[in-house]
Amino acid sequence: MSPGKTSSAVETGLTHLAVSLRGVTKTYDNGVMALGPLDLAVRKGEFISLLGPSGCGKSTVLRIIAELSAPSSGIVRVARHEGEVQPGQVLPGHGIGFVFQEPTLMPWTSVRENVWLPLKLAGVPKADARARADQALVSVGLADFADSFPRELSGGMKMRVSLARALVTDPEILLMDEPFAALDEITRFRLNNDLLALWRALGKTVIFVTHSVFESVYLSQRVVVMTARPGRIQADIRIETVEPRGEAFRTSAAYSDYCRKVSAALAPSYSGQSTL
Ligand SMILES: Nc1ncnc2c1ncn2[C@@H]1O[C@H](COP(=O)(O)OP(=O)(O)OP(=O)(O)O)[C@@H](O)[C@H]1O
Repeated sequence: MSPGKTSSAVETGLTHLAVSLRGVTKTYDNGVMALGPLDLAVRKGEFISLLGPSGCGKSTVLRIIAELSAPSSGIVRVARHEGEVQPGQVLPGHGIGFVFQEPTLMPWTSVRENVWLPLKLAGVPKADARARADQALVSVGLADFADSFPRELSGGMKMRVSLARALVTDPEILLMDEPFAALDEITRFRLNNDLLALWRALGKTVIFVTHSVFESVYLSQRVVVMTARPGRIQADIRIETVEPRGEAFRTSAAYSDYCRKVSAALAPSYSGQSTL
């Protein structure tokens, strides 16, 4: 396969991996070298966090995986469902769900309609789509708010809607770009726990971008620390603890040790700034 191209699991023979990036670089049209070369392999069902200083290319990595942006060089492999998808057919494992920092909901329509949108765009019949949208809302704890409008929801609830919308197509891979950064700490902690519960229940591969050492250690099986721009991998730290994680982990000595370790790995990427 030629460098800079993405391909399906069929061509690449990905088996245990959901995502493989090899020697990936990205230089934007304005000459900004955002990435690389960067190598990253993510196993199916794994939860990893990408952590690094502002502008180091974390969002660029997600956009390349989602095929929203092409790499300048290198090889990108993403496990997808093989074969052609027919209109109305949303295949399990085919797609990628993307959750951004802003919930970006349509203000003029209901929560249900917002979650429904990706299925509508895929041409899924109305009855099926409605049932799936409602199921996605159940999974994020918003069953009672299907008929509400976004303006009636708190920031945390809007983020739950955004998460439901990303999950409604049952994607194999969930890409999350600082989804909880704008939320207060208590809401953020609650959403962290709910996200972990969903991840355990649904078995998705999650690639989570955050600026928070604490959040990355709490959520992830692996914290991947990036250098300053152009982003490369500075450290890849496995977080091993008793599962399922909960508040006991957040207050444990092991958690503090991991936070210190990740923070130390991140320090060279910052010039004199605090990393916690
Ligand atoms: N479309 C674009 N055109 C030109 N430059 C871009 C574009 N998108 C991103 N960049 C630049 O590429 C670099 C990496 O951007 P990116 O958004 O991937 O970083 P990031 O690590 O996600 O940043 P942050 O943590 O602040 O969100 C930055 O210097 C940014 O200004």
